[in-house]
Amino acid sequence: MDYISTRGNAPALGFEDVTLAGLASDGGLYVPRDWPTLSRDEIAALAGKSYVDTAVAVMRPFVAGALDDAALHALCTEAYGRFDHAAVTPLVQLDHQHWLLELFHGPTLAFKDVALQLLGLLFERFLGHRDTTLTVVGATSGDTGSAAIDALAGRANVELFMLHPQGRVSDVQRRQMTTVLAPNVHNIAIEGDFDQAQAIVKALFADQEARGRLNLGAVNSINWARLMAQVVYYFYAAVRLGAPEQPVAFAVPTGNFGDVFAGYVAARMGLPVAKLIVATNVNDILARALGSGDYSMQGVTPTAAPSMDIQVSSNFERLLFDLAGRDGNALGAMMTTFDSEKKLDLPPTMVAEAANLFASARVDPDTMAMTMRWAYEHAGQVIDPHTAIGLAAARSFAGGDVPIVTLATAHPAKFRDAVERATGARPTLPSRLAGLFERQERYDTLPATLAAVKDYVLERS
Ligand SMILES: Cc1ncc(COP(=O)(O)O)c(C=O)c1O
Ligand SMILES: N[C@@H](CCOP(=O)(O)O)C(=O)O
Repeated sequence: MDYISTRGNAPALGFEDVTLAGLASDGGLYVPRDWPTLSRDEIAALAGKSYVDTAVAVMRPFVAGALDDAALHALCTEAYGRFDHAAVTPLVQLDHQHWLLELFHGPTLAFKDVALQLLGLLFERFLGHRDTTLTVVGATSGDTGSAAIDALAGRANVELFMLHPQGRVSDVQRRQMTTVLAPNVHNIAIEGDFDQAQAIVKALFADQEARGRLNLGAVNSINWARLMAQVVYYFYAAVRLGAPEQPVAFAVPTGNFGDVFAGYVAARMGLPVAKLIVATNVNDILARALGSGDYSMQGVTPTAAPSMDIQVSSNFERLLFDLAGRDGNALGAMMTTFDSEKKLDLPPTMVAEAANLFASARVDPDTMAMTMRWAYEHAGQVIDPHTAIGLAAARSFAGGDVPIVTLATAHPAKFRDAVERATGARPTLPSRLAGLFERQERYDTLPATLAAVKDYVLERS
């Protein structure tokens, strides 16, 4: 399997190189040259398989040429052995039509662990062949940061710089990052929002001096390996609900469009996905883009679901690439326009094609809170604000006979204040986070400029 850039002007890479490369040199994102498929029989054969065996079957085509089955199995066994549920990503039934797919049983209590636990091991394996240090620079709106830090803290040959928007993540999220004092972990609070932090990371990848002096790597979902690992749980859940005979819909709390893009990949691979419901909070650029083609930035509003306070969704570019007929030059021109004008009008043909698989919903704060209450009172489930946005969207699409799975992307204890305000129940911190509020914090604060971050990273690498 080799990987090509969405902007058509970077070298094609194999899986090992694409994992270490992060962003493509032309500013694009790497995608597989072709979408591999699993036949109906191969999907049916996943019934009853463990999470690890499912992961090997689903990821095998993507890692071909870099890892054999035994190596992939060993890595997945180690990565998912750190989850505290034997099913790794268990399904919980809410009513006759709705399920939650709990993705928060990993070390840092959010879905990011599913991919980042594996990515940490892939980095270790691939860097073991090379005499180099990988300088990983990432941006987080709250959850990628702690998951990446957990996966990479103390690892040889990796320095990790993680940018979070100052004051815009929950106290638990911030402390999960800043109380890790490993010497290779550098936390930076950016005086700006997540979009600015993510733009700085991308600008650093485009900076010739930085590229010349550093071997840059990525832990955000710009890294293909992140998305690949997230494809697995769509198969795992759908097969348990009757796929391939029974199509299944998924509602996905969405920010950077990575998680829902993994669902798109599952559909391209042959999983019968009835609908992918893109659920946003009031930062609703994706709901507008998919609903009417209005892909225009309107500034980021802080909400009680801070990890979704995003307007420039990296992975939307991967979908646009397919919708543009995989024409890298055409897509590159579209992204240049978006970067300069902060808006794009998507052609009606693209909107119509996307609508074959995607639906979208914008969920306001009252509906989010009401949905947290509904889950608590009617199904006995305490859910976090992000999951509530997904579930609210799922409930707005209910009807018909297709099971709808909402991705439960974070443990409610990460957002205790918002959950308590909505439900009256204050989630207790799981034992994994015991003592979090007594630990020493360490981080630096920087202005939201490429120059400040670049100097900081170069000085410490
Ligand atoms: C808890 C939670 N839910 C949902 C999302 C949105 O996921 P994505 O950025 O993959 O769209 C995030 C951030 O990525 C998150 O941390
Ligand atoms: N919501 C994310 C933002 C970064 O997304 P990623 O999937 O591209 O890493 C977060 O919690 O940091």
